[in-house]
Amino acid sequence: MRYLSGKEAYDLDQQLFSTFQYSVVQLVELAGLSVALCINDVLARIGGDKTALVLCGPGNNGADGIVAARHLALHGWEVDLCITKKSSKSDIADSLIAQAVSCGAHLVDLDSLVFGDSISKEGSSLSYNIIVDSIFGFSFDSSRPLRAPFDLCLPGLAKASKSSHVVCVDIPSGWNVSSEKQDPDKELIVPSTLISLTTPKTCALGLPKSTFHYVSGRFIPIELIKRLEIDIPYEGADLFVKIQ
Ligand SMILES: NC(=O)C1=CN([C@@H]2O[C@H](COP(=O)(O)OP(=O)(O)OC[C@H]3O[C@@H](n4cnc5c(N)ncnc54)[C@H](O)[C@@H]3O)[C@@H](O)[C@H]2O)[C@@H](O)CC1
Repeated sequence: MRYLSGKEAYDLDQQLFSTFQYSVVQLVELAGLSVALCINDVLARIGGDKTALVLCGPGNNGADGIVAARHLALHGWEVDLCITKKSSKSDIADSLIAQAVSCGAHLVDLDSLVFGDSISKEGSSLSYNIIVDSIFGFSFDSSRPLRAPFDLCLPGLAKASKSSHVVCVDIPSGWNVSSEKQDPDKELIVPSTLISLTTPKTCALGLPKSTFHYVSGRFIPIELIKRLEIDIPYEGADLFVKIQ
């Protein structure tokens, strides 16, 4: 299995857009759908109810989460969708959010969430069976200081991840993407599940042994699969594979 650095993952992304002429909307749709399918597989393993909080960030990782929220809602989940911060550059987020809401996802404000051993909505004691971390992906720069709202919500999510099932999309938000070891002085998310998109990134080498690790995002052209030696052991027509 090939593990990519953040830079290699970014270059792969750019080639998909330029040489191979994929659009962002196509890729986030395929990525988000496969994330939702993985989460259904997680539920079959851990049990519990079909309740999820999907926390989304400003980039394409966040867009994957919005699409996943829509598909989960269509799969019968009670989904709360929280857009932690919208990018001023993003022209696709608004339509993806509208689609998710029209399919049954409920929008919640970050300010209305209470972070503790789990995450709940203000005034409610109900917690979520699954929390989806779709805040940052491979473009996260761990050398930059976190600003609001991430200075509060990432440590809050990290704390909750010790007792709640947190599913991270592509990268556990806040982790150094290109490093096998994370800074022990930082309070970081402990993923119960990681869904690596296209192929795992270097940071996935430092996952706890108990973490479920899926690979999904089955849209890499044959030429790139061969050149980058991205050999994912998918079976038949499956859109994801569990590798740990
Ligand atoms: N080629 C691929 O493999 C695909 C990648 N996709 C997704 O796209 C993601 C990458 O998306 P993007 O490149 O848009 O980037 P991200 O979604 O990882 O994050 C970009 C955003 O994070 C902010 N940011 C970075 N470091 C920060 C810090 N220290 N503090 C606060 N904000 C910070 C940036 O300003 C930017 O707004 C992947 O991880 C994956 O989830 C999928 O959408 C589809 C295809």
